[in-house]
Amino acid sequence: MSAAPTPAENGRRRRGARGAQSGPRASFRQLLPYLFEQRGLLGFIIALSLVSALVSLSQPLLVGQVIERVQAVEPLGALVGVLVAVVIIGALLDGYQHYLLQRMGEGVVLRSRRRLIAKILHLPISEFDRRRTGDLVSRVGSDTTLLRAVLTQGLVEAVGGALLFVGALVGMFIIDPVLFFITFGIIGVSLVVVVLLASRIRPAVARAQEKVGDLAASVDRAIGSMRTIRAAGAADREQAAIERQAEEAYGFGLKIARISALIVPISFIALQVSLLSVLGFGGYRVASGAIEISQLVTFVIFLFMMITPLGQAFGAFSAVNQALGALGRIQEIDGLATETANDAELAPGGRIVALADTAPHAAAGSTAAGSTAEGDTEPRDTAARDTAPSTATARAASEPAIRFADVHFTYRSAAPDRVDARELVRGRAGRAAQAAPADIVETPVLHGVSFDVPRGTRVALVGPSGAGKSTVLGLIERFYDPDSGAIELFGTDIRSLDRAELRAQFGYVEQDAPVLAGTLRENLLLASPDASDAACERVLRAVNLGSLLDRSAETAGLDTGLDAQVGEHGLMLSGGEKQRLAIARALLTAPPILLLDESTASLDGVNERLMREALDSVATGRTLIVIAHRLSTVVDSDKIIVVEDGRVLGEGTHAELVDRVPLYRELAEHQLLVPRGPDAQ
Ligand SMILES: Nc1ncnc2c1ncn2[C@@H]1O[C@H](COP(=O)(O)OP(=O)(O)OP(=O)(O)O)[C@@H](O)[C@H]1O
Repeated sequence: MSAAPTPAENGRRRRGARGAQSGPRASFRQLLPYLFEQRGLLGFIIALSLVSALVSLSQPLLVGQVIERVQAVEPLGALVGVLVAVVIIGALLDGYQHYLLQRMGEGVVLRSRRRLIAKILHLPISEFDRRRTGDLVSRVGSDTTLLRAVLTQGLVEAVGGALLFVGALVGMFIIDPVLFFITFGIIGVSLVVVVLLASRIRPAVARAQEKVGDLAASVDRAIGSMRTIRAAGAADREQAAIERQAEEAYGFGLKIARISALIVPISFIALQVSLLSVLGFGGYRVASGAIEISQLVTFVIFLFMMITPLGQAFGAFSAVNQALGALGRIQEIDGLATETANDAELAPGGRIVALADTAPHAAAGSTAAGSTAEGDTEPRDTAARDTAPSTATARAASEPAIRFADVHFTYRSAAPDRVDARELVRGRAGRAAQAAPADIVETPVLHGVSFDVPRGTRVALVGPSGAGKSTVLGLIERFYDPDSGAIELFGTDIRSLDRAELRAQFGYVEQDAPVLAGTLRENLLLASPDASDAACERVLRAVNLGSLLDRSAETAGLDTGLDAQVGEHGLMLSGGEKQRLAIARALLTAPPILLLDESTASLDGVNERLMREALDSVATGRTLIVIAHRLSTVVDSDKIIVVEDGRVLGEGTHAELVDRVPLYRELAEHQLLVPRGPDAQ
């Protein structure tokens, strides 16, 4: 074991200030892959909009010809029919293009949501320590929808619009260069103003979306702790804090609205002024004989035609700016590394080892698994069991199920999000998040932990709250990797194993035993979707939950048996029942090793007995590591490991530890398992 850290080392350390938070920004280039993902459809829409632009450009020319023939008192012939047909075809093309654009936009939203969800569900656990659920939810829900706008009112229309714009410009220039320069001068000035304004939208959108993320996180937090909040009489304070965040989002929304609102009148004024100028100067030019009346009419129609794509371009510019703000937030998550299946660089010799090659690891656990509660459910690693023993496996057979060798571990998490949550109730959420540097907080937790868990035994970890017991289980599951030292499974360093294969060896029951909203069956099938009803019922009875299956419709609600609902977060179950349901879920996979982080709560006398019986029934022939808060549930363990402040103080049986380890004796005395010593109060 290493030298003891100083008290300062033992506490949380801040490191690596990244400066004040600023919202993530994406560049235009990063938007292109989203467009090109549906390049076939994109190409078709662009081609369609080009055809539509050509059809539109032909309209003023046809109108000019109609006027000339009327002036010359010539028969119109089929010209009017052609003009009507062109107008109808143009309108139909526009409608179809609109539908395709919406479809493409929805496709982009779907793809980016899929990608985000896939990413979020595979992020390393440490990412969830520093991110808030609601914020992640809002990135999947609302940021992705902003991407759609960029396509529907944005980029693609702009391509067809550009042709229309250029075509109209050329037409106007050819008809009358003088009139053209007057018109274009006026429009050019307003164009510059609009571009300057629109560039201010992007940061405002990023901030607005951030605020919506904060808001979603706070609502999620409040709803998730509704009972505590009500019991604490804090509902009004939470409401006020959340309303403040809603108001901040509203503030940024208003800012965007103000900028967008300025763009509309500027465009309108540009149109009016240029139209009036064209009519004024154009009338003069017709009167002076410089141009014909039909040319002026054609010029005016081209002007209107040019204004439409110009309006689209303004819309596209602000839509693109909005989308880039949202895209920044999406890409922030997209850019995070996911948990890898394995880390060759971490494995000794850079080689990922198949567990089946190294150890008859399941021998102790899974052989017995068939004879225990799960009966007809087969362990996942049948192949491993069937492996013929080799020298390596013979050696591995003598290795313990789990070995910790001088393991040191530090949690590293980003500070501001946690600060944010605490500040929320004090009403300083926004300011705190802006002011606090995004430090990394380091919390050293394990300081040279070493112990063995022999296969087929029942081992308990005990110690005061915060000693690092749950962290030990988190490291075994490879939610985190140690700073130094090694953790071995059947003699193999777990870093050299495939993560999925490693985790398949364990049934893991968290301290807060999450129960998902839904039925008993849905909860059980989470890790073993193919398990039969008979297997589900067997594991439930093995953990003393037979009573849930036998409840009548009066107590269970409409559905009974495995179809009985458990309520949101298992609200319809007692704390002890939730914990045992989670154990049943873990058992269903027939894991050779069961990791059980016993709940600190819900262990009244009856539950404690039920839990002890459940443990006895599942322990047979399996390796069991139990974090125990009540010593009475683990006194008859093969081995008890006492942990304090991230160090192992001692290990042995209950009787040995009562004699040898003062902290253990103290815990046992407190829990009335041994008579209090003379100096005890
Ligand atoms: N994700 C995390 N990020 C940062 N620090 C953490 C994290 N999880 C736990 N800690 C800290 O690590 C220390 C050990 O926590 P751990 O949950 O392992 O203790 P424990 O012995 O299981 O406690 P308890 O008996 O109360 O469950 C505590 O100080 C805790 O605050």
